[in-house]
Amino acid sequence: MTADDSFGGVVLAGGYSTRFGETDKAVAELAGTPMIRRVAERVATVADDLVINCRDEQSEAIRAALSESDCDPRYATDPVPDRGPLAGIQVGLEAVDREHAAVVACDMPFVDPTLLETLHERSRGHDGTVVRLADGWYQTTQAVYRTDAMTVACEDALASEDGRIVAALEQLDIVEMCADDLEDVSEWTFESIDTPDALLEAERWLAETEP
Ligand SMILES: Nc1nc2c(ncn2[C@@H]2O[C@H](COP(=O)(O)OP(=O)(O)OP(=O)(O)O)[C@@H](O)[C@H]2O)c(=O)[nH]1
Repeated sequence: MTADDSFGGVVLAGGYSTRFGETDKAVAELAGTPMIRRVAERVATVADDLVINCRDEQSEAIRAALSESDCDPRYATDPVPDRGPLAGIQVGLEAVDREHAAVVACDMPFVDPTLLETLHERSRGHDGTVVRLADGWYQTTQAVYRTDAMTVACEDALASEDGRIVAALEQLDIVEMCADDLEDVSEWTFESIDTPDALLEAERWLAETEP
């Protein structure tokens, strides 16, 4: 593997989990394992430089949730909280020491590392690769971006008070992949666990699929 084959990873965890209730979903347990640990460990199987983006007040609980994990991430905390996922992507990517990085939300515990490798592969010579789902939605929080270009695009979008992630993407040379073209990728990869009901459904699914 050459240096160019490696890419970084950012786990986004700075949100307030309002739909989840009182608990921070990042550290909520899914079948006994904190969600952020599931995500971080999956990302770390393919990414070389792992960064957790969160708020200062979350970092103690997140460090505890990852304490028994093999992955040893760095932390990039939001200087200003509650500026949305776009700001989290900017802060996380700024800390990554690789040309490209996978960005994954902490509430996507089934993220498929094979997909991240494919997205990185497609991103060579481009500013990133994003999957477009059948309903037209861009899966921007499970995507690969060129770190410097996306950081600048995030800053520009935030400066113009357009906090949409797609506002940043519009400035960039992004490869679009169609969800139908994804081969050998887990159908649960994009499942995001935003509510307690979604957590229960995911636990049921795990119980059915894991021996
Ligand atoms: N750094 C940072 N990350 C955020 C922010 N808002 C959302 N995120 C992250 O972006 C991803 C998608 O967030 P959402 O699920 O849409 O929002 P959330 O705030 O986590 O949850 P809800 O309050 O229930 O909408 C998650 O990984 C969040 O941690 C923010 O203001 N700052």
